[in-house]
Amino acid sequence: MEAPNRGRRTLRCGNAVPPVAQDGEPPGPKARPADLEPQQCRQVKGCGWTGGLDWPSGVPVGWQAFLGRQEYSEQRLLNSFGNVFTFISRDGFNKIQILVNFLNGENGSHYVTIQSMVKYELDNQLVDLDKRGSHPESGSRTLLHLHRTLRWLELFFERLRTSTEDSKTSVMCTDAYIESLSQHHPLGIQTAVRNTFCDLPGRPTFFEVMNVGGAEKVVDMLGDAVPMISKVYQITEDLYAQNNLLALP
Ligand SMILES: CCCCCCCCCCCCC/C=C/[C@@H](O)[C@H](COP(=O)(O)O)NC(=O)CCCCCCCCCCCCCCC
Repeated sequence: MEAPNRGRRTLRCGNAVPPVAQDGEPPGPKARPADLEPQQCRQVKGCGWTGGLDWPSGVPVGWQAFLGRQEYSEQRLLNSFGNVFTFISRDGFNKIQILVNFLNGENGSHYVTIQSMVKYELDNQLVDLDKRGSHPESGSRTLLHLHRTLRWLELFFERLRTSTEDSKTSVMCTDAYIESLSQHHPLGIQTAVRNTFCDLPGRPTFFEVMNVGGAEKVVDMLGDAVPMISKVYQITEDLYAQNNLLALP
């Protein structure tokens, strides 16, 4: 679908030279997917990321892998790009935490798959369907926001995978955002997010922070990741479409 604001690209950064990249090393501790505990790696591998359906045991952990686990003060991939990313990672963490809390709560057994979660919440009128009401943080709504972000990630990773040495991460990131998530954000958030992308380090530093290896290895990893992300995205998209949940308030 074409983004409604495609013509408005005034904040697009052609040249992302962030303060963090000046000495070739972003400040702060690095958060690396490679640093996951073995158990977390197994969870990520054995969960929705490979097309399975038991997302809560894996998807939140998968997101934590990108965000750098739960602790704000600990390593965080996003914050290794600079503190301006805190507002993004905090929202992501909050949403993951909502889902984890459901999973660990007294009705946790209903939250073991996305299908059972959606069914349980709909059957028990636990979702605000038309306007915000008494269930502003339902699991279904919370996952929808992460799901939309996953589409951004898929588009961004695909751009990164096919990028060249002189490609700008900020431009790739912004283009992916315009094509996906921005359509669901009010203008104020769009402006803040797009400004934040201007602070992303250049491609070499970005690859380094990913800690996968050289550029070839990064491209290989992205080649594996993108189809998995697409698959997970499609499973959720279909489920939400079947249940008319794609436009939850
Ligand atoms: C390359 C790293 C750049 C990170 C870019 C993240 C892109 C997503 C931008 C999200 C903007 C978040 C701003 C807040 C939005 C909220 O208004 C909005 C609605 O929330 P509410 O109605 O419940 O209050 N929330 C959302 O749309 C959900 C946002 C979820 C953010 C999760 C961020 C995860 C980022 C993962 C990065 C992985 C990078 C991997 C690189 C190797």
